[in-house]
Amino acid sequence: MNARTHETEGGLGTMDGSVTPVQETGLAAGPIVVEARNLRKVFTPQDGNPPVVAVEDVSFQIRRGEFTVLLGPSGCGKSTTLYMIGGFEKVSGGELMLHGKPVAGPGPDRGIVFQDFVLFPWRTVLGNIMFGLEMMRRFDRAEIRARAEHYVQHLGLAGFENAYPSTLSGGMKQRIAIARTLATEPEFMLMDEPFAALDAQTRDRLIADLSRIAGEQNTTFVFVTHDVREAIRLADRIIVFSPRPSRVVQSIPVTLPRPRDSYDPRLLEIDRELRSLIGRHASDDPAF
Ligand SMILES: Nc1ncnc2c1ncn2[C@@H]1O[C@H](COP(=O)(O)OP(=O)(O)OP(=O)(O)O)[C@@H](O)[C@H]1O
Repeated sequence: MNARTHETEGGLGTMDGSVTPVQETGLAAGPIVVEARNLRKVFTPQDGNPPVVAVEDVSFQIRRGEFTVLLGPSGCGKSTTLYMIGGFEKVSGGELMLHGKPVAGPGPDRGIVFQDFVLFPWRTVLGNIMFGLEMMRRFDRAEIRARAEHYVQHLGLAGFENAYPSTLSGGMKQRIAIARTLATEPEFMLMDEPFAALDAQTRDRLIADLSRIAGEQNTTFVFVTHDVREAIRLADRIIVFSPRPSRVVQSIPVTLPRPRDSYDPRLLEIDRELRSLIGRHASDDPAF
């Protein structure tokens, strides 16, 4: 057991659950910008089927500029939690605060990227990235183009500006979707399993690029995944959800320097500890 620390709901502790006075180090100590307290979400189907408790009792904090990963097995309510932060789903119980105020609905401060890249097939790569900026109605044509071109470079899309999405791979399409959202420079980037549908190599490259980008931006990232290795490569903090009924098992800082190599022994050690922690909150999901 190493001396790395994490926060539990009740305070700091080691991964075996014992309490330690050791303080966290190496994390961006920004103010708390999102706070969930006993958050709950119940879906009530219109067809008379019984209600679904998607989120049971979830509490966590997210700090400005941190890359936070919501990690948990399939169906534990990670996406629902992300959508509540985005203001796309209403909260059924508890509290969800953004800058100390209850989330009231969606806003331009929160950009979202889904697993299925929703691109406009009739627009080029540059046209797709310009779209979000056009919707903002804040910039003139020249500025929109300049900003979009910057994010073309930033996401490794140079040379493909005039290509149409249908001619590109899944990885390239997801790069466009990320560039389009980042170009509007939201305070929060909400990402719902954006790499889940990609092959291993493409995913690996996108994780590396996103990790680099996150290090360069002042954006607060909230990223949903059920992939332990992906979580460790990206996160400043991992919020581990239990299987349903969902709770936060632990909130764990990851202080490894970036870029992070999947085969770094320190990363493998965290991977081993995380899987052991998750194992204690048994799940039947083989991917988890
Ligand atoms: N609109 C909805 N109506 C009814 N039930 C829903 C709705 N959205 C989600 N659920 C249910 O809520 C639970 C949590 O779903 P959610 O998608 O948030 O989980 P998740 O942890 O993101 O899992 P996954 O990785 O499989 O998407 C699941 O049982 C799901 O079927």
